[in-house]
This record gives sequence, C-alpha cells and structure tokens, in this order.
Amino acid sequence: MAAPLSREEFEARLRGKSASYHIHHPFHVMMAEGRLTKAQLQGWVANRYLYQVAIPVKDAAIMSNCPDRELRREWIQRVLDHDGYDIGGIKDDGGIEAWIRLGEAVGLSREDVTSQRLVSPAARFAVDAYVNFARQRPWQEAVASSLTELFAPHIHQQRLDTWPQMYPWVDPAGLQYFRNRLTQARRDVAHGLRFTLDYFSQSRALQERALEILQFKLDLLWALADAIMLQQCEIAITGPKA
Ligand SMILES: O=C(O)c1cc(C(=O)O)c2c(n1)C(=O)C(=O)c1cc(C(=O)O)[nH]c1-2
Repeated sequence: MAAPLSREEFEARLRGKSASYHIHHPFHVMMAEGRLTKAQLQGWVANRYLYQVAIPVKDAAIMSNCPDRELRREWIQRVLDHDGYDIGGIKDDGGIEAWIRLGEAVGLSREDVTSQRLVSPAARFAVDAYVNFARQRPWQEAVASSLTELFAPHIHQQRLDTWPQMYPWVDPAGLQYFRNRLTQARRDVAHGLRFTLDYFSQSRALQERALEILQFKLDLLWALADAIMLQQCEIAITGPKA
C-alpha cells in the first residue's frame, strides 16, 4: 500500500473536492442569479428545514457512538447551535428557530415549515441517509462526513450578498441564519478538519476512505438539491399540492 499523503497534501485533496459542492448545482446557481420564483425559493426553504432538524439528531448520534470525552465536549456545541439553549438565564433560540424565521421571511407560515407538508419524499430520503450514516458508521467516519462545511461559508455568504438585490421581497431580518453560520461553520470545520487530518493520516487507506466519505456527503447534498429542483418541476406540470 502506498505511503500516507503528507498532512498538507491530504488537506489539499479534501479541499479539492469543492468542485462537486452543491453551490454548483443548477438550482443553487439559479438561486444566486435571482432566477427562482417566490414559490421556488419558498420550496427550497421548506425542504431544507428537514436538513436543519436532522443535523442535531445526527450530531447526537455521533456523540452516542463516541467514547472520547474530549471530542464530546466540543461536539455538543453543534447540538446547542441548532437546538438553542437556556442555561442559567443565558439564552439562544438556536438555528432551527432561525430557519423557521427564514421561512417566515420568505412568506411561509411557521406551520408551513414545521409541519413539513411541503417536503418532497426524495428530499426526506437524502436527509435520512445522513442521519443513518452517523448512526451506523464509526463515529470517526461520521466526523469526516461533516467536512462539506469546509465549503459552506462561501454559499452562506453568496446568499447574504445576492438575496437583498435578487429577492427584495424577502425580509432581510430572516437572513440571520446565514450570518450565524459564517462563524459557526468555520469553528466547526477547524475542529472537524483537525480531527480528520490526525485520525485518517494513520494510513493511506484511511486517507482514501476519508476522501470517499466526503464525496458521499457531497453527493448527498447534491441529491437533496436534485430532489428540491425536481419537485419544483413536478409542481410546474401538475400544480401545487392542495
Ligand atoms: O446551506 C448550506 O448550503 C449548508 C450546507 C451544509 C453542508 O455543507 O453540509 C451545512 C449547512 N448549510 C448548515 O447550515 C449546517 O448547519 C450544517 C451542518 C452540517 C454538518 O454536516 O454537520 N452541514 C451543514
């Protein structure tokens, strides 16, 4: 078996996978170019809510599989970021609540978002695959699968930069979710990347496995965007669900 890649080369190979990030998916390209209708943007927010509620569940699954106290101490922050907390009077409503407010900012009701009635079946399969991966695979692999977040600040920033001009009817207060994620994702990824570079550099085979896992997660996000785009095509043909 080949010698392990240097840490720098391994990191460069992981970062090199940005070419298949969902920022390049036609639905996201259309979003950034202001080419989505109001109903299509609403459909995206409603479907993506599934991902938002799944993230802390998959992070809790990682923790439940992980005997390393140090890792759990850092990882629990991800659950708090999404679920929010009220500890000794220090409060944060969390990312899921911020996403519901994004839903309201694009003209959906809280109930439209939280009932998941607008969600496409294929989007549910894509999101379930992420939670199942974290439940069933070794926790080190599940940590590596979060590394799509390497590329996420760019797509959050793109939305902050383009939505106010492209979708002026969206209440700008609703964009707070994306603003919060700029710092949260950078912090998460510094930790997840450090762990992945350490653990998976024990052999070339493990490094190749980490690259495979990152590709799996990139494909999963791509499939989620496919599901949302196809649902919008179906609605264009048969009309929205009653
Ligand atoms: O809006 C996006 O395009 C996007 C992508 C990703 C990602 O790349 O996985 C995440 C998020 N958002 C996000 O908001 C988020 O909290 C998040 C957590 C994770 C993860 O894998 O643990 N990915 C992402």
